[in-house]
Amino acid sequence: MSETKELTYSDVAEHSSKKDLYLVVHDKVYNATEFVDEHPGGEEVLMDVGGQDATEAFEDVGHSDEAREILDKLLVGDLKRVAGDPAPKSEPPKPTAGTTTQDSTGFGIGIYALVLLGGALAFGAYKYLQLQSTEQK
Ligand code: HEM
Repeated sequence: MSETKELTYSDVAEHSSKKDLYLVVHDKVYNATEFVDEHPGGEEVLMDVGGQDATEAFEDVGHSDEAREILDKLLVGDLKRVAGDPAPKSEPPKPTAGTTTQDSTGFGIGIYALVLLGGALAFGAYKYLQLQSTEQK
């Protein structure tokens, strides 16, 4: 008689080498050790998720029913989540920084240039008027 084994995430994490490879798919634990060399998608991708939650990676590929049957045969037990474990199949956190970068110095330099230009114009106008008035004499 086989009873359902319960493994925590840290139990699974201990099996992350090619010779001893567990992975989690939909909160169930699978022993992929025997299957690594046979995987049509290559051993590398399985090693990448060894000892971790592979749900997203597995589903992203759109594996066939045959792949799911193989998965069933590799079942070890259920994943028992405890506090502090990574969230199940979590979305990567969205970056919030970097979108509101504003160049505040650009505005400052603009004002500076405007004042200088205004000063230069005023000086030019002053000189022009001075010239006009000396010519009239
Ligand atoms: C123990 C878990 C897994 C099993 C039993 C499994 C099984 C299979 C099987 C039978 C195929 C052939 C196509 C199909 O029937 O869908 C396949 C293809 C593939 N698998 Fe997996 N797979 C597993 C995990 C993964 C993971 C975690 C990834 C990560 C990305 C992955 C990536 C791929 C890719 C990319 C292919 C396509 C290969 C190709 O068409 O050239 N597999 N897998």
